[in-house]
Amino acid sequence: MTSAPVPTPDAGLRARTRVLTPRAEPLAALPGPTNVLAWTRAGDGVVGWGEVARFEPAGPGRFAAADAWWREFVGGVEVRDEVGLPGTGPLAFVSMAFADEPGRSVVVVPRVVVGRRGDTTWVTEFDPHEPAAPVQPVRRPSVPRYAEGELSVSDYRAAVSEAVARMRAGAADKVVLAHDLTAHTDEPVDQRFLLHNLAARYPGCWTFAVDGLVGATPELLLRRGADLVTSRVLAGTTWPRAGASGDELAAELLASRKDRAEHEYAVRSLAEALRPFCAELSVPDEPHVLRLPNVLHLASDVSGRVREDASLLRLAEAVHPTAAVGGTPTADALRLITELERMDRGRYAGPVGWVDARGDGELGIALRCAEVDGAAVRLFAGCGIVADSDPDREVEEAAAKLRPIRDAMEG
Ligand SMILES: C=C(O[C@@H]1C=C(C(=O)O)C=C[C@H]1O)C(=O)O
Repeated sequence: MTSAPVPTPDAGLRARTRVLTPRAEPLAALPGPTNVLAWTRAGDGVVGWGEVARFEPAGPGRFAAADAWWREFVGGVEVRDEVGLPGTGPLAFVSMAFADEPGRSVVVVPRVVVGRRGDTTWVTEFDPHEPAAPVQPVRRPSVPRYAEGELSVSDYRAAVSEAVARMRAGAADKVVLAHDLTAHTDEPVDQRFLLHNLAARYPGCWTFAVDGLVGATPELLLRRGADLVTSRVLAGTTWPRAGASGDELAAELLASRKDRAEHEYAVRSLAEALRPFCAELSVPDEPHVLRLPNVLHLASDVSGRVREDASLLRLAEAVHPTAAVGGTPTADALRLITELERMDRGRYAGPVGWVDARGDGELGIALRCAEVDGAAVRLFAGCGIVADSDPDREVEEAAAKLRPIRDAMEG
């Protein structure tokens, strides 16, 4: 794997997309255990490896900086796209820090991308081609040893209690608080092992890996394709328990005033931030229930027609952080997060996904994920807190949200 500085346009970069036969599963094409790039759902999506260029913006201007850098980069690429589908041509994988400070965001342009959409599989390669890397077998990690993270479970419970007290006193309407957990294995984790397990168990989620952040998120922050923008907003959660059927849990969730309020804040924050960019915006009146193996969520699919010439990254700048991962009002909630969470979220709960040369692409919210750094792994989960939240239930909810990545590590 190589890492290169931004090439100047006259460096003569060329990228070619061509059809690959036979039809293949992108995740199976990943040749090595690290430097893995992926965004797939139910067998479709894109994976990448090798590195033509990378950019690491930080601070409140990180989205604008990433957007400008990427435009300049693709402006200097001679593109030959023989497929012409969303995701073909040169693309960059993106993973943005949750917070303005501290935080490191990453934009990576892979040398090779393999993608699939329905019956079409393609490869995009930059010149000069690397010799085809032999696919190394996927390695199962040793049984992980878990330890408390920067915010222990008991401190998380205390932070939730404090947030409830503050919100009863009017400090905010909703705040999303998260905590972390660490895991260690004997040898560096093969990120593909996590991806394969997540994709198999959560086919309705977007399975992703960008610069060591690996997960399967059920929440689509934004997809932009031509002038159409869509989003799947989630907030309001329950989880399976003995004696309750899926239908009963779903009915309870739809009837829960607390969960409906949490959900309403999240939908409103997304819609209000997106509306100035849209000629039309369609927001469902009622949420539906998204059922996953570990949790059930209230979900709303929002869609609109973009009026302005705003790229996916600029739209993401406008909507991040939604109340699904920040809170309401945003500024008050972010202050509470800094004060009560007392940990660096890194890229957890930030936008993650890919962008193409047209400024289109897909960005999810990086949830149900972990930062993999060799044999050290940091897992994250959070919950929306409102004035009538019960701290014990929020601790349980966070544990349910850690399940996907824990199970993926444990195989
Ligand atoms: C913050 C997380 O999830 C978010 C919070 C939810 C909630 O509080 O009900 C539901 C889905 C996500 O928007 C997480 O998984 O870490």
